Amino acid sequence: MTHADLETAAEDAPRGTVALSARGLTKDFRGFRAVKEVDLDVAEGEVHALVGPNGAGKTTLFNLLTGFIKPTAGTITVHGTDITGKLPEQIAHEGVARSFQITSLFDNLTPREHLELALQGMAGGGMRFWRSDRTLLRYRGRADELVEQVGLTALADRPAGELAYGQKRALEMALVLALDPKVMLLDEPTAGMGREDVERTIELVRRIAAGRTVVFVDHNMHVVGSLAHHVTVLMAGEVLARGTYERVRTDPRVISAYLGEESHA
Ligand SMILES: Nc1ncnc2c1ncn2[C@@H]1O[C@H](COP(=O)(O)OP(=O)(O)OP(=O)(O)O)[C@@H](O)[C@H]1O
Repeated sequence: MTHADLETAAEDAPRGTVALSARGLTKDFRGFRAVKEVDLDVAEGEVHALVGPNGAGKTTLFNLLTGFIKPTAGTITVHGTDITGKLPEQIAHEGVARSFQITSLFDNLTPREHLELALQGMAGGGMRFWRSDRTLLRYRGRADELVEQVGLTALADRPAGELAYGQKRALEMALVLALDPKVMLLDEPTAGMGREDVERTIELVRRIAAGRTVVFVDHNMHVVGSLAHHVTVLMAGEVLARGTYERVRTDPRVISAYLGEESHA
């Protein structure tokens, strides 16, 4: 390695305390290796994108990091605590929360009600729908703050079923924020969105990323370039490249992986 290589490698490396780390992370599905010895380091306060062609292993990696599936091999740590093999709720207790690609809202409940119930659930009350309005009022202030944070104040009392797609995704983001996570994992936050909603979501993620560590998966390279400090590119379950967006965007291996995908499309 030349001196120049070393300098650019240092530029690409995450700085500061490591918030989320994986070593040799591997997942086999009945003999098929979907994730192969992945090493990942996400620094505290960093916005980190996971990208890669379809089937690269991004969702599987997300599921491993949040305990939804157990690794075949390897370790995961959050702020130095080993969380390998722990259950999703135990990992959430370590300050890691995730959003899902598929919306999971209740059509009849309003954004405010969703948040009040989520906040009550966190406070140990469980998601009890028969709780009195008075009990839920305790959470109203915080619920309203979260509704405002994601730009839904004007729709706070509208049934979620009546919200537009982008607004539903914003509400889901608020539900993740309600957990006040140190590390936030967002699975395709702009999937299926039109241009305006994509721009709104970029702004939203920027705002909520302040003081947090964010890892997100997205196919939209404009979103990745706008938000990510560092990018990890996966290909067939392995890390193909990592570094700043500018670095990986011009990496010949990354270009050919994406061109390969296009020629199969
Ligand atoms: N439960 C499972 N059983 C068997 N194979 C699986 C399972 N989950 C994922 N796979 C396989 O693992 C590979 C990686 O899938 P994964 O969904 O993680 O990719 P991805 O990068 O998220 O793709 P996409 O961008 O299309 O969402 C794929 O070949 C997929 O078919």
